[in-house]
Amino acid sequence: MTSAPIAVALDAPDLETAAHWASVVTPHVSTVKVGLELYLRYGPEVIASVRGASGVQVFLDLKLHDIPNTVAGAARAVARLRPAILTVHAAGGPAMIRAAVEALPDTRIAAVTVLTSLSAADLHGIGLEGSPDDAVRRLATLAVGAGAQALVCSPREVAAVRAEVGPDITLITPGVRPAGSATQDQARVATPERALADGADLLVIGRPITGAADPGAAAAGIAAALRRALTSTGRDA
Ligand SMILES: O=c1ccn([C@@H]2O[C@H](COP(=O)(O)O)[C@@H](O)[C@H]2O)c(=O)[nH]1
Repeated sequence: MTSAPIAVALDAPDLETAAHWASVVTPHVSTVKVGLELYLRYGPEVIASVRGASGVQVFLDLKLHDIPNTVAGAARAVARLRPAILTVHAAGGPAMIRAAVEALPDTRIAAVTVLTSLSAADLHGIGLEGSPDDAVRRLATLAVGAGAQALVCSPREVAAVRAEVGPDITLITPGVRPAGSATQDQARVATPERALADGADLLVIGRPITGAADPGAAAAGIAAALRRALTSTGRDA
């Protein structure tokens, strides 16, 4: 049985908890995601702890955003950790994205378009006119033109982004909530089944799994629902 295209966000307060979550979800999911909370607290050692013996794919979600030279240096600094995916902010511009891509040829550079926590009103508040959909598509096109092999967007925009960038770019969607789950600080959300049907390749799911009484069972349940959805649409399960 292949593991489900889910990256579990290991946003844990300590290394033991993160390693425990990783060990119980890795039988069911393809990827674990290390973000700022864990990486800034523990540094590079966190990667080996969550990768464990399973060799699960590690997604390093550092959302780099700086001048091109600094981002290239930061990307080179994590090369020895062999992340499968590293994030940068698309708003850093094409030269910055290209610098990351060239610095880390063996890692998929994923450009974050518009954070899934931002609503249309939030975008207006920071001076970005137009809908989130427009901003996401604009940044997606820019990032792919600069060499990004993957994009991060919400499941609400994933169909439009897929239509814009074609089949070869990996589309990653946080803001995924099983039906009936709390949205918490996420503004643009959809269910796992919807995200997949609309063209997402990898679903980022954190608290609906890690906040469950049994994170392993929660991951297994969402993975099984996704497999059913994939089978019913004739995609690989
Ligand atoms: O636009 C973005 C980019 C990254 N994230 C990250 O994904 C997870 C989501 O966790 P949940 O608990 O499922 O909300 C988290 O690590 C974020 O840093 C995002 O949410 N939105």
